[in-house]
Amino acid sequence: MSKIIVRGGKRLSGTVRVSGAKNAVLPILAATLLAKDGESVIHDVPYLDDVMTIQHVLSALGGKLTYDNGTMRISAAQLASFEAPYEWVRKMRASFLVMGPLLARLGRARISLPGGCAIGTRPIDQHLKGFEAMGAEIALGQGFIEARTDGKLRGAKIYLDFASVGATENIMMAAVLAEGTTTIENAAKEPEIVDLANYLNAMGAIVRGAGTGIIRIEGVDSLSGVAHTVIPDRVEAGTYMIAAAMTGGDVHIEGAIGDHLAPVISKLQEMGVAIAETDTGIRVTAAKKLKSVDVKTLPYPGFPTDMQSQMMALLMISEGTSIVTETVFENRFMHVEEFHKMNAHIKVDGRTAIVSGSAKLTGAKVTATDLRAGAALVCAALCADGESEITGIHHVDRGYVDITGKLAALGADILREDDAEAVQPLYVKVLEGVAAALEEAEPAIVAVRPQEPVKREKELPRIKAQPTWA
Ligand SMILES: CC(=O)N[C@H]1[C@@H](OP(=O)(O)OP(=O)(O)OC[C@H]2O[C@@H](n3ccc(=O)[nH]c3=O)[C@H](O)[C@@H]2O)O[C@H](CO)[C@@H](O)[C@@H]1O
Ligand SMILES: C=C(OP(=O)(O)O)C(=O)O
Repeated sequence: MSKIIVRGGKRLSGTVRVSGAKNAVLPILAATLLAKDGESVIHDVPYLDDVMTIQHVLSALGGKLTYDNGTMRISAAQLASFEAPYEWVRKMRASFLVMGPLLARLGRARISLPGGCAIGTRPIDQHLKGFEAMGAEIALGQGFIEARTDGKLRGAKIYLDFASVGATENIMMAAVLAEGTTTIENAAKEPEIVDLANYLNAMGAIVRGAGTGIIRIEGVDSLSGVAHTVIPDRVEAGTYMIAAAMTGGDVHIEGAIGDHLAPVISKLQEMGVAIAETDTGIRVTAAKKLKSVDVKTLPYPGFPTDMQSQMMALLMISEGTSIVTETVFENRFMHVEEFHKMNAHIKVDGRTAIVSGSAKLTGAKVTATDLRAGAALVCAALCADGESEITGIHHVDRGYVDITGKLAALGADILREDDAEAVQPLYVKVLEGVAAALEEAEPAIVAVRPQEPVKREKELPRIKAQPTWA
């Protein structure tokens, strides 16, 4: 079983570079299916398990892909199938994001039902409501959802009951090739929605209002592949901000965008963490004693649910009592049980957790129950007394590029142990990819694990006089 081993107590300092955003790259890669001609060249594609999964989905649909040193090239001129295979969709919910592009391109899509994952039931009714409003017929059966249209989708006015990120993205991607205008009301406003809209517009789409609650899309006849660089991962950046704060550290997070992190920055500042914008990122400097604050997760620009567990880790060691309210997912407190093993004091009542601060954390054997829970356990272990062993790190691999290498470069006493079972399939996958590429003499999936430059600077960059978000 793979695990991360942390010996707590080391103060973090230096520079860490943020990778491309998982939640931006997944819809963008799905959107490459919309290009009838030309090659899509996507830069800053993070080497993550979720990216490998979507790569397999695109390939099964007929996309030709290569991935080298953070750049993925995709040609989707000839789509071979409208069915996203169960074996990949079951691994990752975001695979469902190919439904919009397939409907738009082929008028038909068949995708296995993305299972509810541990953080909540996560229905897809809002995606389907949007497709139906655009004239698609939806059928469910044998674990699959099938959507089809005779001819083109038609533009429609769609009101989302909840500002769902995935539904906004899927409907946007379906609407770009529809006949007429689509309006999405109560649309999600996340930075990843804006990144997707920018990519679609560069392909030739007409998407207006992304980043606000109303998005208007004028359908066009066809779209072409273009080059695009994915935005930096705000959740990864936020996680390193918390890690720095937990160790009383001084860390420059290169590539982090202050605007995207405004709610996290504001809460950390309330707690007493010094945060400043630099020319290339955000610098976080933390004193030993921090004050507790209350946190409520909300859709953007509210406090992100994807940062709730990491924030809770910091609140456990801050002075005072905090109330953490999770409003986005109904079951996103599973990390609490694991935190208890590290001597934290937290009471959960429904969607609220009461965190008693000033805990003296102790190292323990704990399990990551989901992606961000895993990152939060790593953060807690960094300041715990003694050694922690974190298992279940396949969750962490979905969303963090080389978390152990990046934290070690900042001075953490951390290492990863992969057992033969976990490592071997990776080599086998790469070798199979190379063999397939040679055999077909066409680009197949060739994954090369890129080395992210992990910088350790003696001198931290100078701080600008005024943070831009002030
Ligand atoms: C790949 C990706 O970008 N994942 C992010 C995306 O997930 P995802 O797109 O799945 O999240 P949504 O915004 O859709 O979900 C938010 C809430 O809406 C509910 N809902 C959603 C769709 C629907 O049709 N019906 C419905 O009831 C969900 O159950 C959940 O309670 O946004 C979440 C909320 O910021 C983040 O935590 C995830 O990291
Ligand atoms: C919940 C997350 O991702 P996903 O929607 O892919 O499960 C996350 O990134 O924290």
